[in-house]
Amino acid sequence: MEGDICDPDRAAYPRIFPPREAGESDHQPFERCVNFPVSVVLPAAGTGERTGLQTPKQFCSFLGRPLISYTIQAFERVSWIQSIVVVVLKENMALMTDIIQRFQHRKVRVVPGGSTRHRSICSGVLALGELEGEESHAAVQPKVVIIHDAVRPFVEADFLYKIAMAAKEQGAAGAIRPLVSTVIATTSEGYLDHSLDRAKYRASEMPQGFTYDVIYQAYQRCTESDFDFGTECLHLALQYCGVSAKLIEGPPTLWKVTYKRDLAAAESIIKETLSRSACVVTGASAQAVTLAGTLQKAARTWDMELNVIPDLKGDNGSYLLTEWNFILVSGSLPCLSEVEAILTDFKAANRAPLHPFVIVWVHLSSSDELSISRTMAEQVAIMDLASAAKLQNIFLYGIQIHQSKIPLEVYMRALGSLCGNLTSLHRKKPRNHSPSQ
Ligand SMILES: Nc1ccn([C@@H]2O[C@H](COP(=O)(O)OP(=O)(O)OP(=O)(O)O)[C@@H](O)[C@H]2O)c(=O)n1
Ligand SMILES: O=C(CO)[C@H](O)[C@H](O)COP(=O)(O)O
Repeated sequence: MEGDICDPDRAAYPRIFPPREAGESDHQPFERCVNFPVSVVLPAAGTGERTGLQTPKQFCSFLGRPLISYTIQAFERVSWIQSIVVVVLKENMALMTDIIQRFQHRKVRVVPGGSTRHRSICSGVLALGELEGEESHAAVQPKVVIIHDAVRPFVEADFLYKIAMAAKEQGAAGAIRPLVSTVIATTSEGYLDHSLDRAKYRASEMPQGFTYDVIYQAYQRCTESDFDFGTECLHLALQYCGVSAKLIEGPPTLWKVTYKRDLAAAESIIKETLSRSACVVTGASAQAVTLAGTLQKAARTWDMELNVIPDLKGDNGSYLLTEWNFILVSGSLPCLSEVEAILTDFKAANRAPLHPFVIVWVHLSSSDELSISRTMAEQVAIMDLASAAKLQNIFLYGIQIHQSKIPLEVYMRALGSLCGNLTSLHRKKPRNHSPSQ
């Protein structure tokens, strides 16, 4: 078995994981790793005719960020993926390069695509073969290539792991979903010819994985007609390399943005996801730890997941890659420096500003006079900090709680409504959109 848990034992992804095993802590993020080189090809050279929009769907923006960037990020977060090739139309090379710079994507390069999806994927696969000579310091020729449509932004690390492992073992692997409608064949006059037994058929989705040799050979051997009219890479592997792909049922979120309404559905999913979790940073204060623990229990009833950590150092820094909402709880001593430190950690994480981050600073203050005058000075300072943070797409809010006057349950209620309100910044009113599949 060449898959493994990443080192350090459980490092990176709090919400992208296989189900927790018995005895595993609620707050222990972990990621399964493969120990062979894996690269990704993202075909993004289509024109998106079916959306009816001028802009190809992969370049349509949600919350100021193009769809392709969300998809890249889903792969970039996976530590065991060594490189990503994005294939775009020649005329969009500059646009794509700009997106990569603007959203600070790493491990990515852009190559020109072709007139059909197969031609574009083939360009990406060939480009991976060239990596070795050109950028040997950065990547070696992959053992496994994962192919994923750029317009399927919701792929998770655990599913990629399954595809990569199955591709390595079998030569090819692909995602499938149950059919939602029966498939029928029509006569040329538009009458029913026959229908297929739905129980026997599946929809082929993405991602798909191949050993490099299989996908390379499949494209070397296939015909011009395959390049022009084919829609299925797994079929090429079977027909030209004799490799029968392992099929793995994937989650419904693998659906492909195809029509205009899918863009709206994708946007809703992104906003909904952002709203549902937050990371509570407690610092060293015992009061803060107690408050965070109580808050965490209460959050379950608000359908929100709260991870509680002491700081964002070391392994905890990985939360900066996965969370959008941070609640910084501090004790009764003035601690503006903690807020400054968290802002510095954000900068150091160099994370692409996908959406505004929300940081809520909760300060437990005592009600003596000295504390009150300090508090006023802090209010001015925090407003200055918040103005500066806003320029980096970070919304910083402060809340002070005079703890001697108010019982803990009241803090909880105040914090609960604050979290609810602030995280809704990511979320517009739910719309009635459903994906096209
Ligand atoms: N010549 C092409 C055609 C498609 N694709 C990519 O293949 C993926 C899936 O294809 P599809 O949904 O059909 O996208 P479009 O071809 O853009 O859409 P349409 O068929 O509506 O024009 C998309 O990421 C698309 O950009 C590609 O890289 N090169
Ligand atoms: O489902 C797929 C793999 O089998 C592909 O994503 C699909 O073929 C590409 O989209 P389209 O056929 O709409 O161009």
